Amino acid sequence: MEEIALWRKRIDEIDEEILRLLNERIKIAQKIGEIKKASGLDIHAPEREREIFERVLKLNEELYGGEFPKEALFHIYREIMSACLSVEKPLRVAYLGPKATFTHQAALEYFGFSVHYIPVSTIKDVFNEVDLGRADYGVVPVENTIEGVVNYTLDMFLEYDLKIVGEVVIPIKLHLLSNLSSLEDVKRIYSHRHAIAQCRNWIDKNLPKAQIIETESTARACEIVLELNDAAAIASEVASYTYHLNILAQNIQESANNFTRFLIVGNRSMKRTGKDKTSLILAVRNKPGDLYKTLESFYLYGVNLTKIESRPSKKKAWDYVFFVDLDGHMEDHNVRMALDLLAKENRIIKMLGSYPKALFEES
Ligand SMILES: C=C(O[C@@H]1C=C(C(=O)O)C=C[C@H]1O)C(=O)O
Repeated sequence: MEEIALWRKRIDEIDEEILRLLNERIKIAQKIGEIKKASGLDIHAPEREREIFERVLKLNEELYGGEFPKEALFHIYREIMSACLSVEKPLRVAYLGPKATFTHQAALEYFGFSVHYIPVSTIKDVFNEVDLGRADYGVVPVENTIEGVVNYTLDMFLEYDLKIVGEVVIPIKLHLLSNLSSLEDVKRIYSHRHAIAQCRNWIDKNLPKAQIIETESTARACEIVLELNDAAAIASEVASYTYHLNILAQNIQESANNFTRFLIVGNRSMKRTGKDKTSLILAVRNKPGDLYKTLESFYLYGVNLTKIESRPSKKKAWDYVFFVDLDGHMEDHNVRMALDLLAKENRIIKMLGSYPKALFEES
């Protein structure tokens, strides 16, 4: 027992040291913030944050063999930087709500907790909040590995002149959440029908007698379950701490390949980081070989396309535009050359931006 007391004393000392360093760090961030303000620079610097994440995760591996878990380290640094940024400038971030959805989770992963969040009820409202300057950034889903593309999000880029400033890829993990502490007491399960469908096998195996009730969202299921003492909800991890519910069973979804990609939209351009992506909208005329000619520009300069998606232009019947994602930043030489050629031929409708690739691209 005495040995524990000694080690705990050592942990107390370490915590004092961590606290001292955190306070020193936030003061320096404040100074940097003042310099940025005075020189008219953007206060929020996601490219710098990316550099820090990569450096810290690498050092943790190289110096300490990854003793401290990578995911935990990511979250700790996410919060440290979120807090440091908040003393420089409080950010306002609109996202497709309600609270505790996967879009909320994506927003937290990108901005941390020290941000003013504005949950809104439609994707259009997210774009609107940013467009009107009521939010600095917006977070929207753009594609899921099982359900496909969120067309509505793509269409919003035709309507609004916002830029893509970042992306987040989140594994869709579903959990059984409840006030209860034991599975046997669960008589009813509430959730959105997609979530129920994805967990059907687990339910049949583990709670075959439970009554299943559909709700309009996984967040709503949590609200209902909060008031009950015989029920559980299927929802995200963020929902568990938003609603203070116990996780009775983890990762009960079927597919291990269920990921959703979210976009961070804003009004600014991002610097080159060396691991970037560029998105744009192209016009392809309705005549033989035109798509081929467009793609040839990328081929000529060795630009790798990661996605190409067609959408009705909404200007004329059967007239389409193409949403293209490519590897690289628009300031990279080969990307610049390909884009210049496309611009010369009048094929670019809109540049949506170059931005750092998702930190954990798990698709
Ligand atoms: C301190 C800065 O401001 C913000 C906070 C950061 C941090 O806590 O390290 C990093 C980037 C910025 O979003 C900076 O620009 O360096």
